[in-house]
Amino acid sequence: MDMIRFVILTVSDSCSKGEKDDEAGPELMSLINNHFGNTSKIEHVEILPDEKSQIKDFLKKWSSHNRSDVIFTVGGTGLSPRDVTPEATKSVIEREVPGISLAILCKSLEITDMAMLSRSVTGIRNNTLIINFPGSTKAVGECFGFIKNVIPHAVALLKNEENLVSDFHGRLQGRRSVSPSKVKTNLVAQRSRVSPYPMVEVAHAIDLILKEISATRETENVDIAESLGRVLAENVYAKDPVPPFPASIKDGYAVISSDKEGIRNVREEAAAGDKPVDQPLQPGEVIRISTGAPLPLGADAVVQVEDTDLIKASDDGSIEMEVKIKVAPRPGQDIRPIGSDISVNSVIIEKGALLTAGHIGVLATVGHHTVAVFRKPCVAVVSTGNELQSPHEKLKPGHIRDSNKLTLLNLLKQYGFEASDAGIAKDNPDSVKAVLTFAFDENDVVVTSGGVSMGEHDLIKQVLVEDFDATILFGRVNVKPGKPTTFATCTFNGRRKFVFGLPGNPVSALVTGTLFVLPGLKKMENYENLRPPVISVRLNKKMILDPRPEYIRARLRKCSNDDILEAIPTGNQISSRINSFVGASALVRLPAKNSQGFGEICDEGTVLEAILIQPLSIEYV
Ligand SMILES: Nc1nc2c(c(=O)[nH]1)N[C@H]1C(S)=C(S)[C@@H](COP(=O)(O)OP(=O)(O)OC[C@H]3O[C@@H](n4cnc5c(N)ncnc54)[C@H](O)[C@@H]3O)O[C@H]1N2
Ligand code: MOO
Ligand SMILES: [Mg+2]
Repeated sequence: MDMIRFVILTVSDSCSKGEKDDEAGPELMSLINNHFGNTSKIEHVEILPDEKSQIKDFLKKWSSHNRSDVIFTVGGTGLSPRDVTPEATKSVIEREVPGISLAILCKSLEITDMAMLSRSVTGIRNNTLIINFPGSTKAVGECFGFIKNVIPHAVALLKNEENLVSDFHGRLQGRRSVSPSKVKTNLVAQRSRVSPYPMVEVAHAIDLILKEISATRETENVDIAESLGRVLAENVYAKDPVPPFPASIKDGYAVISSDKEGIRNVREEAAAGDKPVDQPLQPGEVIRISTGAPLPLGADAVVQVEDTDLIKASDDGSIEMEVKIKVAPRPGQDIRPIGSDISVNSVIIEKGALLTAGHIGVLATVGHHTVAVFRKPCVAVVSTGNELQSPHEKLKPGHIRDSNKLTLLNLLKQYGFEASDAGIAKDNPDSVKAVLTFAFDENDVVVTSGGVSMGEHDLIKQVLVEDFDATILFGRVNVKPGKPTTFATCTFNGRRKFVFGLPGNPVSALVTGTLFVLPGLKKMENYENLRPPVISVRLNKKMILDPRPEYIRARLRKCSNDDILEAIPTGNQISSRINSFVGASALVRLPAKNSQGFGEICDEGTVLEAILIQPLSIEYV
């Protein structure tokens, strides 16, 4: 039996601030060590406050990329308003395992009625089991005792790939197991020797995607703190004016402008955050004021400290008594009137905005704690191929590491989309069908890589058509890399699903993910700008043209004597060489060989279109 890797997260405001020692976490650690001995490893322990987003991020991190087998959370399961561990857990798990929480509850109730007040959840994310324990040291000991015997078996089932895609999921959640595929693979000699799919141009392929995918109408309310990168689903109005009171723009003195220049008594101080002074300012008086502080009643201008002299102070220097206003102030000088930044009830952000840090600042300023945004598409990423292994495993002969899954998951993440890892399908129709079935169960979009070209083991299209009655909208694109890129749609359990079948070559997967998947997901989420940012670049090296238009990876450089950025290809551009992306900021589009105005080569200095993939990385020379 493999080593079981545990992670322990103590959730407690007071322990995280160091006001209290964490006893339950270390207790659980020693229980694990005593019970599992050297068949276990504590990968990581951490203490976090009762903050949903922090707990969520932690659970996501430790259940990604095969980092751990079991995560125990300790604490935050009760009824107090700060107890959010179950909510954080529910928001990350892909499947619940209610039996474990139920067992904990039933057995705990035999000890104390108080067990009713723990809302513990258990579930699975990727291949990791996440179990909530209550926070008391005693409860942790009891709960561990109730479930310790099922852990090795649960972990073994989660780790076994074959079970993962067929049997185990079905049994664990009472779902059907997937019936065999209709695709027959034994007649290799009778396979089609030319692709039946017409070759479509890139622009046409994108049009087909955008026509087929409709923008969601489903919305949800999210806390503004979690709204970065979301598309606003309603116009947002200002509830309050900004500033909500006339505010000083400078550090200086609030004055009556008609007093003009001269010597004044300094009455008191008005600092930012102070209650507005209630006694109106009288002629001959000034009030010391700081930037952002409310203007005292009676004052109608602010004079910055630089335009004053100190005339008289208390002996110890702690009180200013008289100052000289050196320059006569204008009425309204250095004051932001009420609503001068944002007037009340005005539309401050329009529906359709893609929320940025600036937008979120605006929402916070006018007092919106939540906003309605469009639902994000649920996306699953699947790899295919018997040769693939997790990058975390030791490489077996004839195998390679599955790089596409992480590449594509992170491409989507980089553009703000949430995607889940739906596993690796073997090159047989039953496995492809099972993996797609589970991916369709919980997702709107499935992005696969591999298995779309002409080989007898390339089964994606056939399984989609024969087992899911899918329509292939295109199955070949006139682009290098990415020729066999496939886009299909089907109905699964009454809902429309979309499949991007990307080619298996690592560069092809990433280029076509950028060209085709991103616009589709943007459309679904109601983005206004669906296409990637395109700029003009000057090729700095002669390139041999391919019969297909080609997207090459290039670094970008700004030369002081040229307005156009220079594009430097990142070495060999073969579609297996994913390192051509290292340092690349753009995909430069080379025209097809012998296309209008071109022969077999593209000369150095030619100005071409490029898609920005890393807008912030440009060299300056
Ligand atoms: N007779 C023809 N053969 C090929 C054609 C063709 O038109 N006629 N097209 C070529 C082109 S272009 C491409 S691109 C590839 C695409 O192949 P598939 O999408 O079927 O992908 P696979 O055959 O499964 O794998 C190709 C290549 O990529 C490696 N791979 C696959 N998945 C991963 C992964 N997750 N991580 C890393 N590497 C992966 C795989 O091992 C193969 O080396 O087909 C050409 N053939
Ligand atoms: O079109 Mo393939 O994607 O050349 O490598
Ligand atoms: Mg293939």
